[in-house]
Amino acid sequence: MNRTGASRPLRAAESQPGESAIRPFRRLWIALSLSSLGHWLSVPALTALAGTLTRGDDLPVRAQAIAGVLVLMVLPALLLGPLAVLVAGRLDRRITMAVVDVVRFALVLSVPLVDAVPWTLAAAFLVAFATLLWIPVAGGALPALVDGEPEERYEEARRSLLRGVYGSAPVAAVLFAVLALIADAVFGVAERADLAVYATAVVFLVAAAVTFTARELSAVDAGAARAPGLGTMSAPLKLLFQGQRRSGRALPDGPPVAGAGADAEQAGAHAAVPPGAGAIRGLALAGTVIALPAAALIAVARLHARDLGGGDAGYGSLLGGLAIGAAFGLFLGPRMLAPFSRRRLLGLAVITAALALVPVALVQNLAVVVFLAAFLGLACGVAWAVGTRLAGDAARSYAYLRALALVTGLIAVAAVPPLAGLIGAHRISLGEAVYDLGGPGVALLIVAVLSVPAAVVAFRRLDDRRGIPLPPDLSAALRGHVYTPPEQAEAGPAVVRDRGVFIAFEGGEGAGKTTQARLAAIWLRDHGYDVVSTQEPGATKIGMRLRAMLLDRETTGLSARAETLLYAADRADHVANVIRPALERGAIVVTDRYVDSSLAYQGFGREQNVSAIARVNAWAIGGLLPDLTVLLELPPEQGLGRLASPADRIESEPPEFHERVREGFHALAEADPDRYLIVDASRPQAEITREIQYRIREILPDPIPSGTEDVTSTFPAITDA
Ligand SMILES: Nc1ncnc2c1ncn2[C@@H]1O[C@H](COP(=O)(O)OP(=O)(O)O)[C@@H](O)[C@H]1O
Ligand SMILES: Cc1cn([C@H]2C[C@H](O)[C@@H](COP(=O)(O)OP(=O)(O)O)O2)c(=O)[nH]c1=O
Repeated sequence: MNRTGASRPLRAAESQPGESAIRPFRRLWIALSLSSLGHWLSVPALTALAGTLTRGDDLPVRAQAIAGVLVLMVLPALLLGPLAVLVAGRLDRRITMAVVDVVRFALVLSVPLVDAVPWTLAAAFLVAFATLLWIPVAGGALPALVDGEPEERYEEARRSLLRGVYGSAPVAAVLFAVLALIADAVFGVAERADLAVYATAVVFLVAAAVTFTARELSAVDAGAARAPGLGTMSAPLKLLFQGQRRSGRALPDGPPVAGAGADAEQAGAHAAVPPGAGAIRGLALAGTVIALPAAALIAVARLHARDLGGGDAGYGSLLGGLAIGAAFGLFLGPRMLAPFSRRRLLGLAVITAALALVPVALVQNLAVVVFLAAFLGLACGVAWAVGTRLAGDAARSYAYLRALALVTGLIAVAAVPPLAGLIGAHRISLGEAVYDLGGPGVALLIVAVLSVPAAVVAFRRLDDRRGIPLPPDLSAALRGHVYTPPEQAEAGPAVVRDRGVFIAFEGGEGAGKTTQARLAAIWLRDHGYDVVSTQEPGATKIGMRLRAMLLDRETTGLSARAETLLYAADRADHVANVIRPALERGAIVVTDRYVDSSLAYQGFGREQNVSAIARVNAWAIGGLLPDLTVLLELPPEQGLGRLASPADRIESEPPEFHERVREGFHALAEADPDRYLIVDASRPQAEITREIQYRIREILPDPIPSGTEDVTSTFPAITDA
C-alpha cells in the first residue's frame, strides 16, 4: 500500500503485458504523454496562429507577434516556478491535473474563436501558467504511485515517463506539419493554423478525460522530491543570481555525491577530474551555448520556413527535425564514443551545434535545412545529455544548468525575431547570380557568429586532455580505444621484454577464463615453456588483501573511483612483482584477467569515464600490455548460472551491469583485432581450448635458442595436446 491507499505496483516498469497491476502506471503514462503532446503542440499552433493573424503586416510586426507568444510561453517557468510548487502541494493530484487540462482545452479553443493577436498572447501566457501548475503535480504522481518500490524499478518507471513527456515533442512537431498539410488542402490560407489549434484543444480534452478516470492518482502530495527531472521546479532566477554571487561556484567542485542519487555519483565519476573553477565556468558557458542556436532557430522557424517557400508544414518540419534530432542526441549522448573524454565530447557537441546554425541560416533549400536542423538538434541533445550528467543530474547544479538554458532561450526568443524584422530581406548580387537572404537567415547567422567563439571557449575550459591533440584522440575513440600519446605510453619503466610472451584471459563471470587459462598453461608447459600462471585481483601478498576488500560483500559503500584505484593498485603490484620479472627472464605469463577487466567493469559497468581509467591503469602498468588477449564471450545470465560459489560483491551487481561489462569487453576487443582473440564461450570446452591453442601458437617464440637450432637443425613442432 502506498500513501494514496491504492495497492498498485510498479510492475508497470517491468511491463509484463497482461498483468492487471500495470494498468495504473499505464494510465498515468497515457495521461502524462497526452498532456505533454498537447503542450508541445500548443507551441507551434499558437505561434502559427499569431503569424496567420499578422500575415498582412510587415515582417517586424509578424516577428514581434511570434516572439511575443514564445516569450509568454517561457516566462511563467522562469518567474513563477516555486509558486506553482507551493500551490501544487496542497491540491488533489487527479482533480488538479484534469482541471488544468480542461482549462488549457478551453483557453486554446478560445483563441481561434476570438481571433485577435492580444488574446492569442494572453492565452499563450495562461496556457503556460496552467502547464506550470501541472508539472509539479504530475511529477509527484510517480513517487506516490510507486512508494516503497525498489529504487531500480522506480528509476525505470521514471525513465519511461520522461520518454513519454519529452518524446511527445517530436511527435507534436510532426503532427503539426501533417495537420498543416491537411489544412492547406482543405481550408483557405486564412484558417490554416486553426486546425492545429483545434487539435491541440482536443488532445487536452482527451488528456483530461484519461486523467479523470485514473482514480489512483488522487492524493494531496506532490512528493516530487524523488523525481528529479520530472517534477522538480526550482527558482531559476534565484539560482542564477546565487550562482553569480558565488562567482561561478554553484556547480559542485567534485563529485556531487551527497544526496544527489546514483545519477549524480555517475556524473561526478564521468568528470574525469574534479572540475576546477575554469571547468565549472566552461560547463555554465556550454549550458548557455546549447540553448542559443536551438532557441534562435525555434524563434524564427516559422518566418525562416516561409522565406524558404514553405508554409506551416515547413515550419512543422523544421521543428520536427530539430526535436527528432534532439531526441536521438539525448539517447545517444551517454552511449556515444565511450572511450572519449566526456568533457571533450560536450565541448565538441556545443561547437557542432553552433556551427550547424551557419548552413541552417544560409542554405536556400527547405528540405536540406530540415536535415540540418535535425543535425543541430542532435548536437544539442548530445550536449545536453552529457552536460547534465557532468553537472550531476538531480543535483543543484542540474537546476543551475537548466536555469541558464531557460534564460538564454528566453533571451533568444525575445531578441532574435525582432532582430530578423529589423534586418529585413537582403538581395546580394554575386556577378550574374543573386542570393536572397531573408531577415531570419541573417539573424540566425548573427547568432551563429556569437555562438561559435563562445562554444570554442567552453571547449577549452572544459578540456581535461589538454596537450593531447584532438584528431588522433577522436579517431582512436571512433575505433573504440583510448588514444595514448607516444610520450605518455612511455611513462613509467620501459617495457623490457626480451623473450617473454604475455597472454591475458578476459571475459565476464563464469565465461571459463580460469578453466581455459589453466589448460593453456598446462599445454604450454607440456611443450617445454617456462610458464607463470597468475590472476587478478590478488596475485601478490598485498594483492590478496586488496582482493579481500574488493570482493567481500561486507564491503559496502565503496565509491566507484576508490574501487578503480584499488584494482589498479593490485595491478601495479602484480606487474612489478610477478609479471614483469617473469617476462624479463623469458617466461610466458598467462593471467586470468588484466587491465581490460577494469575498463569493462569499472569503466563500462560502473559507467565511469573509460579514458580516465585507461590513463590511471596505463600509469599503473607502465604501458605493459598483453601480446594476446583471449576474450571469452558469454551472455551474463549463462555465465552467472555456471558459478557454484555464492556471488561476491561484483557478481551480485544487477544484470544491466553485467550486460554493460559484456558490451565493454566486446568494444575493446573489436577495436584491436590483432591483439585479441574473441571466442564464443558457450561452446564445449575442448573446442574452445583448441581454438585458443591455434591462436597462441602464432605468437610463440621458438623455445630453442636460435644458436642451438643451427647446431641441431631441428624445429620444435607443437602438437595439439
Ligand atoms: N565451455 C564450457 N561449457 C560449460 N561449462 C564450462 C565451460 N567452461 C567452463 N565451464 C564451467 O563453468 C564454471 C566457471 O568456469 P570458470 O573457468 O571458473 O569461469 P571464470 O573464471 O570465467 O569465472 C566452472 O564450473 C567450469 O567448469
Ligand atoms: C581484475 C578486475 C576484476 N574485477 C572483478 C571481476 C570479478 O567479479 C572479480 C574477480 O573475481 P574472481 O573470483 O577472480 O572472478 P572470476 O573467477 O570471474 O575471474 O573482480 C573488476 O571489477 N575489475 C578488475 O580490474
